[in-house]
Amino acid sequence: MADVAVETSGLRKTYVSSSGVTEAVAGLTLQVPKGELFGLLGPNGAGKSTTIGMLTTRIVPTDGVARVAGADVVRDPIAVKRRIGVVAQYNNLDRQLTVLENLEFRGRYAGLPAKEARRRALELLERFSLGSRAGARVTEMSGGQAQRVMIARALIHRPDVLFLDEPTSGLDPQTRVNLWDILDGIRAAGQTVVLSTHYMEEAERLCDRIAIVDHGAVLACGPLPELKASAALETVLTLTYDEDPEKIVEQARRLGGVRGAEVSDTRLRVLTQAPEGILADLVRLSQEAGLTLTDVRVVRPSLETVFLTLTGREYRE
Ligand SMILES: Nc1ncnc2c1ncn2[C@@H]1O[C@H](COP(=O)(O)OP(=O)(O)OP(=O)(O)O)[C@@H](O)[C@H]1O
Repeated sequence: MADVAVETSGLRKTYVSSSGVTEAVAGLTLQVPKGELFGLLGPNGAGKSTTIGMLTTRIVPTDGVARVAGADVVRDPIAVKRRIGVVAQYNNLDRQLTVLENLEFRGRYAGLPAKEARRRALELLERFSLGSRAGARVTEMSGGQAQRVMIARALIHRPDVLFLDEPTSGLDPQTRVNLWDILDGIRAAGQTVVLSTHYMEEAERLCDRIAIVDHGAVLACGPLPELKASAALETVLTLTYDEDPEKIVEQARRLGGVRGAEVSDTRLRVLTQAPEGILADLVRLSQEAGLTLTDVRVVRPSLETVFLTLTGREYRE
């Protein structure tokens, strides 16, 4: 399948330790066509890093198959490594080297002739607005700059697939937005990209398709508009009280236009397609029951409501 950049079938990783058995990835099946920016979205511990680890040959799967750029990650890891670029979750630049040297060395390691490695390194630094920092030590870089250097380094040998594990984790909001622009540019140039993220907003902003993962399994996969359409397009109203609102949950469920209502602790969560009218009804019900509202949250149909509908749990970044 020449047009498929990444495909997995029943991919699994089980860790066994003294504290028990963890199914970090529990039978993952997905396909990423060439040229796509594909996102693995899930909360901490969902199995994203383990998945990226297996696709980049750092972690050996317990079971299942994965092919990246046409090569099998278990049978032919060397071919896979040659065809991919990887941006790790943490800064793993060589601190002994300058920015330019970090790129050049990686280029040479990937088999580029010295002149070509330098030309390509300078071109990438220019492209990522780091031209003036070529001679700087990596220890002098800010978090955002270091991330850009790591991306440039991962692209030096023109990989078929670029992997990024939580690329904007820990960056301030402005730096995150700058990095999104860079990733947009990389995608526009036709590069296949697979990234993991626990930021809904990031997946929503960047990805052609998203796999929502939790407990090592894909809950849903597709373009965001499709995911939104497949989960009912409900708005989620969350009303918080100073006590348990159990006494009004049945009445809330019976309101016309309410698709579901449930209580957790002091919160009442209501799914509806007619949020404005229902909110007024809920406020009235609360007053009649003598309940004091302390907070009201309205989440319109989004990736967040898709997650809520699929898992029944609120998404915690
Ligand atoms: N080497 C290991 N040994 C035992 N358990 C592990 C190991 N690596 C990961 N796990 C467990 O596997 C599960 C998935 O972890 P993973 O790091 O893949 O999740 P993640 O979605 O990338 O989360 P994070 O954003 O926190 O990195 C977690 O429960 C984690 O504790």
